[in-house]
Amino acid sequence: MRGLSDIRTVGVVGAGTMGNGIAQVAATAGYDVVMRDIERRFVDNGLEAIDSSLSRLDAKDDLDESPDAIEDRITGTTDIGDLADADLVVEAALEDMEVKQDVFEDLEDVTDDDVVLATNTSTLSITTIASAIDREELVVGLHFMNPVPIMTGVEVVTGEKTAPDVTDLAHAFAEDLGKETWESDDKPGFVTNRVLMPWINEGIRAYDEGVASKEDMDKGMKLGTNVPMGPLELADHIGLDICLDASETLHEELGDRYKPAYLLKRKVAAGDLGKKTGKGFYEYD
Ligand SMILES: NC(=O)c1ccc[n+]([C@@H]2O[C@H](COP(=O)([O-])OP(=O)(O)OC[C@H]3O[C@@H](n4cnc5c(N)ncnc54)[C@H](O)[C@@H]3O)[C@@H](O)[C@H]2O)c1
Repeated sequence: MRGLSDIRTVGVVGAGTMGNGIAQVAATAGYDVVMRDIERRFVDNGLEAIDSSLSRLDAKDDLDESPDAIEDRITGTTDIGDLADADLVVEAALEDMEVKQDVFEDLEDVTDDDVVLATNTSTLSITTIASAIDREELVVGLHFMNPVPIMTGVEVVTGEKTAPDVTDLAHAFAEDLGKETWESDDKPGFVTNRVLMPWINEGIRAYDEGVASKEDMDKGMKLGTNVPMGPLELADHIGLDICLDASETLHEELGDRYKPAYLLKRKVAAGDLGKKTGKGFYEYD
């Protein structure tokens, strides 16, 4: 297996909210990054998001290098074959088992046999993702939090077959990106989403049932429980489709107490996915 000191190039699959954030923090830490998405426009959106995030950090004097120097280490591509030189890959494509298993099959083909393949899945089983390939012991969950450049925590998730030194590498790599880690067994939702998703869904249901306006739902939870965002604004921030996918997985695995809120399903059906589409529970520029 390739250890931390062997890692020069990090592959990132998916250039969306999480993928571009992971690419940014890896490049900021000095790694060369190849970020792959399925269409050029998604790659370009990801590169633009990195550019504006780095400019904001630079304006606050939070970078050791210029944004240009960091961005020079990032290559965007639509060709999975460009991940051939990756020493570690983090997958951050859609929260869909079939998509992830297809991606892992491709990654097994294009990368060297000793390369660790990590997934940023929020709720899907690491063990089931890994079962699609032969390199099961080199698959691990590396669950970054959103927004990746700002949030300091990363959840390391161990699958049934994950080798102990792969788990150790996942912790060490995240720490090298300036993050703090904790570990979860491969159980639905891990530590964070198992507790967060029912909280978000209950906030949506309470709003839908007229308990309070959306502003007061969020204000009540922020001021009343000392969290930085209320459930509706946090759901917009995460992406309502991502919340629904996560809730459906938890519902399927853990039963009715995890049932997704009706209004969450309706908003996703309407294409109002939160911040990333400009509209969710709130509107964004
Ligand atoms: N949004 C969050 O707050 C959050 C937090 C932690 C983990 N996650 C997880 O991270 C993953 C990505 O979530 P996101 O919010 O970035 O989603 P997103 O919708 O913003 O981005 C997903 C990207 O993956 C791309 N994609 C789809 N199939 C692909 C493939 N075969 N190869 C390469 N790219 C592909 C899509 O085109 C899209 O650009 C999901 O598994 C999600 O559960 C999300």
